[in-house]
Amino acid sequence: MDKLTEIMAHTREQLAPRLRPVSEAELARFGERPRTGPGFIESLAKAPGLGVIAEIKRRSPSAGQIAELPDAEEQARKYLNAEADAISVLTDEKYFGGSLKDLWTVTDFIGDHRRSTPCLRKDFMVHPIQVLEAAEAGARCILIIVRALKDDEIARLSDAAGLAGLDTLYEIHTAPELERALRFEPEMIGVNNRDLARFRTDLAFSEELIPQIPRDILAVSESGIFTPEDGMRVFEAGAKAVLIGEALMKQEDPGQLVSALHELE
Ligand SMILES: O=C(O)c1ccccc1NCC(=O)[C@H](O)[C@H](O)COP(=O)(O)O
Repeated sequence: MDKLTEIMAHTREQLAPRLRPVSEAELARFGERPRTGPGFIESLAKAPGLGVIAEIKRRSPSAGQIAELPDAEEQARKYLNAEADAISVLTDEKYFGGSLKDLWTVTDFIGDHRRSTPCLRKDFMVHPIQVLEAAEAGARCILIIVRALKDDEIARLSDAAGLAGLDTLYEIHTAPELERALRFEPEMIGVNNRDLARFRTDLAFSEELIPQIPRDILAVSESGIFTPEDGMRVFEAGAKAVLIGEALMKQEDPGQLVSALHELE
């Protein structure tokens, strides 16, 4: 079994005890709520140069331990100081050391500091209950990993996100996945440079696929970005934003890399 299949099976198992039907009304309660600050896509679209989604990532299956982080607030503070355009919070516990509590901590911290940086609930979404949890915790976006889901599951998650007023990051890694994603009329597509089944990471995936994404869809390049030069490669391919975990987690001051990416032209 490859790693992504293993993670998806674990996610479904973990989810089983809290699975229940989620009504449209429950989701719409969040969609109808007035919100302060820009939405997730909006924040990336208005960023100078390359927008930055800064990820809170303690560990990963490919990198192992990345950072000791007793409290997600500490990293959220660094990312707000760095002027990141959005924050991604990994909420999977077993493989990434995150939790839904981290997401609550980060969104509360942002609100307490009168900031409006939007957050992504980064998890292996399979059921609308996870979308509801994301909205309750104050996220503005969810992730849909196209290769991990059947079409009807994607449609159900995407409808739930729409009702809850959340943006969706459709993640792809190959041309056939891009073709599938386009059927759901996405406003944002992320090309993951990491093959989640085998862990090979190569920015060439963004260079090949981002030019094939229609220009009216915001293109994000995800994974394996460590330097402004890496940013330049994907910017030249047409990316409007990058999603960075490991490189920013390992820096005392993530602001230097964020500024360099904002300055690209
Ligand atoms: O990062 C992994 O090892 C991984 C393994 C299996 C499924 C997902 C995985 N990562 C999720 C991500 O997409 C990355 O955390 C994100 O793009 C940031 O990547 P990086 O900047 O390389 O930390």
